[in-house]
Amino acid sequence: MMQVLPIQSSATTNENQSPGRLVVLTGPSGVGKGTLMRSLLQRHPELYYSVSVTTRSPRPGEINGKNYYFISRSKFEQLVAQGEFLEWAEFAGNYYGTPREAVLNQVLSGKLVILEIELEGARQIRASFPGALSIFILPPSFEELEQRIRGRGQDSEEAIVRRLRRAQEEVKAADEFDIKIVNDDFETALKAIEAALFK
Ligand SMILES: Nc1ncnc2c1ncn2[C@@H]1O[C@H](COP(=O)(O)OP(=O)(O)OP(=O)(O)O)[C@@H](O)[C@H]1O
Ligand SMILES: Nc1nc2c(ncn2[C@@H]2O[C@H](COP(=O)(O)O)[C@@H](O)[C@H]2O)c(=O)[nH]1
Repeated sequence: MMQVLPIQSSATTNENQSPGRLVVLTGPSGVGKGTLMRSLLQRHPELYYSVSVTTRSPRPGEINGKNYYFISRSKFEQLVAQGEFLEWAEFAGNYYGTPREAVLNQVLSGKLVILEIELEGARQIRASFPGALSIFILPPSFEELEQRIRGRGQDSEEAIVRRLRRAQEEVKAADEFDIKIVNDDFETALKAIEAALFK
């Protein structure tokens, strides 16, 4: 049975609605989190995917407000100072953060909310919301992880090296999470996430 999110907030809850749930999906860059999320959202449009804020430059085809909210470092730092993030972290030279208000409102209105974020942010969420379900996605091997990041063809060589180096550290943290799923066969991994969310 999944735990109910113990949110403390000044926002009001609809008493007739069941409380929402918060789910954290993490794992190293290139493991397939985003691809899994897209399939999950297609199959379960009732899920709420939190669009993050980042200082990273948009990749070709990425749309502001859909993939991320792309902002400057100074604006991001201002939002941090204003307490606008539920969690935030610096990853591979850029800031990433989860907008606080939108996520809390969705959870309080009864939605199942998924955050697809890196390790430090996932740890912050687990500390703030012990009732959140946390899922760690593992690659079948580091060789395969490197092939996926390179095959994606969207990061500079420098960014790839940073992400792979960071991945070595991140996978060591997998045991901290409620559920570990190896994304080898895509459909199998997707079904394992669905089983965790909807059991
Ligand atoms: N099970 C799989 N088998 C083979 N390729 C996969 C699998 N899952 C995802 N991929 C591919 O791996 C690449 C990286 O996937 P994706 O961008 O979703 O990773 P990510 O974890 O979201 O990365 P980041 O954290 O950097 O955003 C993509 O080209 C995707 O199509
Ligand atoms: N802590 C957070 N991490 C986030 C957030 N949004 C995305 N991410 C993670 O950052 C890395 C890199 O993403 P990329 O799009 O540049 O490849 C990846 O692990 C994402 O899951 C966030 O709001 N907070």
